[in-house]
Amino acid sequence: MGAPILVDNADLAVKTLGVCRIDSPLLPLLGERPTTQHYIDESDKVLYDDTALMISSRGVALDDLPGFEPAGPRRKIYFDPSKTRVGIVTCGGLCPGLNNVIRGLVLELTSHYRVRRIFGFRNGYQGFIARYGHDVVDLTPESVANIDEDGGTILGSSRGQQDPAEIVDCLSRMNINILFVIGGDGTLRGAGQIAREAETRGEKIAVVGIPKTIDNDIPYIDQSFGFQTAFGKAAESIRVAHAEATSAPGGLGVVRLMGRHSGFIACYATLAKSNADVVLIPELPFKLEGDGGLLNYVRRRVAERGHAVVVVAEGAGQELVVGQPESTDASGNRKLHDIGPELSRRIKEYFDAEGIELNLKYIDPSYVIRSVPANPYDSVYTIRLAHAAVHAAMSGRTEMVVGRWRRRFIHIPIPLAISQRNQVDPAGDLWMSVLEATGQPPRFE
Ligand SMILES: Nc1ncnc2c1ncn2[C@@H]1O[C@H](COP(=O)(O)OP(=O)(O)OP(=O)(O)O)[C@@H](O)[C@H]1O
Ligand SMILES: O=P(O)(O)OC[C@H]1O[C@](O)(CO)[C@@H](O)[C@@H]1O
Repeated sequence: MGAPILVDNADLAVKTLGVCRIDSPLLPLLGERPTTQHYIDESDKVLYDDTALMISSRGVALDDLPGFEPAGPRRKIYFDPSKTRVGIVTCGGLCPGLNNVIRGLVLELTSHYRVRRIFGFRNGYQGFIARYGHDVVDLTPESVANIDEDGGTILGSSRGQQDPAEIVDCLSRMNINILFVIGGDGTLRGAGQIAREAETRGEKIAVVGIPKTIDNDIPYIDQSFGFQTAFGKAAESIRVAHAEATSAPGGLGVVRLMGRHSGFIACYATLAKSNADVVLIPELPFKLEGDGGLLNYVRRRVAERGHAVVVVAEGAGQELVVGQPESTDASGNRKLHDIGPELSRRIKEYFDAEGIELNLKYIDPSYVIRSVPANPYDSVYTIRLAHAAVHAAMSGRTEMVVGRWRRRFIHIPIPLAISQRNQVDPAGDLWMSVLEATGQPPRFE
């Protein structure tokens, strides 16, 4: 274990600094109230910042990151490590790398800062609410040593609203000083409420998020952790679909991939294994019928090449699925209609009506792409996010998440992280690459 690199006395820091909400000039532009406390002084600089050098040498101005401070260890910390009690929780759907983040947080807190008490709250925000009866688990370097080898989360997860006041009651009761929250946009909304509830009560609890989503839809983050692993796994389904399609007369593979509002997984998986003929994403409505419609295009493609592969993201073509009841999940997220089987049915009907032979194989890798262990890239990325999150929390920052944006690890205020959704830009270079790889027209209309 390396020696701690803290250079200032933590007790002194406790007296001079307050828990600091991360500020950004972008917040007022978004109509958010300006953040309040600015106790971080001149000496509060990152101890090292190698990425800054890297970016400079690539000619990108450092002040290209308006309002976001760089992540990293601070000269002064807010919490006294010997007395600090930390909580960790994972919420929402699974994502490759959740265990890596938990492990990274525990190892950094214990080996670098010498924090001794770390608690894992079980099954998402339910873990704070006594009536669910979930145990709180002690997390130690030993207990997390090899958890990165498995997918899922050793802490469990859940959906469904919980009362932030009850969560803060629990944190106070357990004298928790720092809460790390690993989850998607819903989780981060919850984390913001917890941070504000604590602040209202005058409790100095730092709430720091590590954004999680295989959909890659969190703004101000180049790429979310687990995304690369997930699309890599999804690409295997496209390869399988292609093998099936090329091995039968009139072969057609239809692959349905996750992606509620953003088609990044579908685009990247397609580019990783560029043998799909069509990609359909939530960002671009498409027409089935008519000369310019999808059905006619698929028919032509099968006629020309003898086979075709269609990749459809789960949020695409929702308007085409009729007759299924509207519903929401426990967290209030709208449950999507299942476009995959519906699209397959419509294609079959069309080929039947045209009297053309079709061998359609429908493949839905579903949870397979998000429950696998992180690949080496995501393993590196998650540990670096964990380091950044620990440094931020120990320095007293709250209501923020860590992320990597324009190749730098930065602090992002939660209101910004949930202010919008990253989506594929139909006029952008990613979609252009997809069009080049598939050869499909820009729109089916
Ligand atoms: N609008 C909200 N305000 C406060 N808390 C919320 C909100 N939405 C969700 N949460 C809390 O966050 C938890 C997870 O939310 P949700 O199920 O929406 O997953 P998520 O974090 O968005 O991840 P995923 O990307 O997998 O959907 C829920 O248990 C709920 O307590
Ligand atoms: O079945 P669950 O657990 O509700 O999660 C499904 C959703 O989770 C995600 O994987 C991540 O948000 C979505 O793409 C998908 O719609």
